[in-house]
Amino acid sequence: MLEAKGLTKRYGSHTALNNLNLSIGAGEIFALLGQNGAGKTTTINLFLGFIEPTEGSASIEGVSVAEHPQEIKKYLAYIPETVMLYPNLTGLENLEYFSSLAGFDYSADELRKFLSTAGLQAQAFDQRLGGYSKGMRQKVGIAIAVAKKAKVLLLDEPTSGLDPKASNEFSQIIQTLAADGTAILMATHDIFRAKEVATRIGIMKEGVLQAVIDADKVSANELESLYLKTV
Ligand SMILES: Nc1ncnc2c1ncn2[C@@H]1O[C@H](COP(=O)(O)OP(=O)(O)OP(=O)(O)O)[C@@H](O)[C@H]1O
Repeated sequence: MLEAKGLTKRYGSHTALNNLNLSIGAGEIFALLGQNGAGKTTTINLFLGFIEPTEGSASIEGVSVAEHPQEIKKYLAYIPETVMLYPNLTGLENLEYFSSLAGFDYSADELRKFLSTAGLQAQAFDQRLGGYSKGMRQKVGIAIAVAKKAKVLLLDEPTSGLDPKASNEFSQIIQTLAADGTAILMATHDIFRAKEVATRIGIMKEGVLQAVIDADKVSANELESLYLKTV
């Protein structure tokens, strides 16, 4: 579970995020929409502990991110727009390395199973990551999240630059993770995917969460007009 209470970030006189109150429970996928500069990445960075709040708090599984930055890493997996992994290691070796950093010692068979669960084709497991497409790198990122048994998954623009098939596969995989009890926060510009994959959708403008919508209560067209009216 992720929770923001009065979460605010200012840079000098500029307020990047203003009094965010939000709770995302196990099994929920919350998609955050908003124009460039709306405050989506700031929100994610506050949950990651990359930046400190000016006011308010971010917590993960009830643990304050600012007070216990190391402890929250146990619960958390993060997939940025460009997944940062080691290009000279294979997909399997990357997964082995990152899961061992998180304190897990899996057999090769178990590691292969995580990669399959994340949708990576078996023939890629032993190829160097440097030759992977963005979609394939993301699948390794997802396998790492699964191997870490992350309770919370943070995604920043996960479908940008993915082809429609990869984007569709990605949606299915994160829905499976949510069904297994992961709480997911995803910043995106992709209204269609947000409608398809999320349980709730937030629209942010100038650092303020302006609207929160249950995804099953709107069509993609209604969501788009609401978005355009709001931003
Ligand atoms: N280190 C910083 N110093 C000053 N201002 C910053 C800093 N980081 C972000 N901002 C400002 O905070 C605001 C919110 O930025 P943020 O990156 O959260 O937006 P975003 O919604 O993620 O946009 P995008 O869709 O372009 O990724 C912007 O006006 C940005 O210029």
